[in-house]
Amino acid sequence: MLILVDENMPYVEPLFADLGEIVAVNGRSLTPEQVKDADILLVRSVTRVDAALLAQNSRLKFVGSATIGTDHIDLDYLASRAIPFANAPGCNAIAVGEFAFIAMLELAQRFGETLKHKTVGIVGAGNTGTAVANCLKAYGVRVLLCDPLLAQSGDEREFIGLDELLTEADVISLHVPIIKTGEHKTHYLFDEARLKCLKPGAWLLNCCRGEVIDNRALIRVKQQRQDLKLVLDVWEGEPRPMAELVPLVEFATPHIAGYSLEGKARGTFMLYQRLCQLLNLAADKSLGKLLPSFAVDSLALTAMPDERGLLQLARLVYDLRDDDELFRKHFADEQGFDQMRKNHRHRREFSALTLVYQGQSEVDWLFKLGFSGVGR
Ligand SMILES: NC(=O)C1=CN([C@@H]2O[C@H](COP(=O)(O)OP(=O)(O)OC[C@H]3O[C@@H](n4cnc5c(N)ncnc54)[C@H](O)[C@@H]3O)[C@@H](O)[C@H]2O)C=CC1
Ligand SMILES: O=C(O)C(=O)[C@H](O)COP(=O)(O)O
Repeated sequence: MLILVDENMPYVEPLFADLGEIVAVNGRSLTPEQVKDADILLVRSVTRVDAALLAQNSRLKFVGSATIGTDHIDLDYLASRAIPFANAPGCNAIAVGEFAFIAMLELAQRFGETLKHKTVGIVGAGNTGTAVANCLKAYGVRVLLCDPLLAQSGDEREFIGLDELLTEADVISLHVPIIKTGEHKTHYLFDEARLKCLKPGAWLLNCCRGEVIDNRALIRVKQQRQDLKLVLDVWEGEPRPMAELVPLVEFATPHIAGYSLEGKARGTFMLYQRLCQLLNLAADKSLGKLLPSFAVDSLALTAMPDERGLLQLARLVYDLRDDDELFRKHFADEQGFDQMRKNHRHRREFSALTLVYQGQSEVDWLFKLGFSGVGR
């Protein structure tokens, strides 16, 4: 069995080697010719899987995408050919949640403000939006949620409309899938009119899909409004972000909000589980055994961290400034965006860091945030 897999998918060998021959390929430039003889195709978000790509293949038994988003997959086409498909919902939600939370802590530090005193509006309260909300609530930040679809579906959390959120929120974090048409369209959800409605001094973070914000309008609005602070992990027109936009952004990264080692491993593992199920095989490998231990064995807390201390703890796990610096150096290089993603040094999630503490209750919030803990 030939298993064609994106070269940027970790842990493929230990999980899939028993199932067939693995061939790693560049997902961005994959051709129909390369796919022709594949039995299994495992992709990431950069591969458009559609009739054009699969035209020469008549033996494909499974397509898997180790991602949350499915906008790169022609699901109707796969269904029309009865090719089973799986993605990995939620695999990197914690990574995105922690990324957005850390970015907010960084902005607060950079501008001498306090995150804890802000109101954060989350647009899209699914897996990733909820993960950000969980971090913020653990830290005691007021959170507002906007998700008309979940509101209609009976989700018991409190939701507000987007216009109200724009009036109330000091910080807005975007977590919707890209939807191009219909009542809940998210393509250019943040167009020029909406961007102009952001509160004075607002922070806007985009960790979902670049085209949720009209990037040209963002350039125009930001040029008029120095007060706005931007964090962009995703860009209209990836892998070529608009060069004029980058200097206007406080923290700029190459679509790596979901790139924790745990998140990427979960993505590959979920596809392994689904394929085993399809092939009627026992999924006998374990995810826990794949992950290395964290560079810091454990850290003893001697005092309750304030916001600055919390940022220091977070930076021990992931220093966002490093990726921002790399991005500014390399985003305009030929292949720069993709090379940064390919060579990304996968960060760990908060849970990789064990905090040693005395006195349970005062530091409970750190464990709710995701850090691991042991008593002393
Ligand atoms: N930057 C990165 O590395 C990553 C980006 N993503 C992107 O983030 C997106 C969201 O991921 P998840 O939270 O896991 O998906 P999800 O499907 O769990 O949640 C998305 C939520 O958005 C809501 N929604 C849809 N249209 C909306 C609208 N017009 N207004 C408000 N809410 C709306 C849905 O009801 C849903 O609850 C993915 O589709 C993917 O495109 C996901 C993972 C990593
Ligand atoms: O899961 C998603 O959806 C994402 O956006 C991924 O984190 C993107 O990563 P790649 O699949 O492009 O490596």
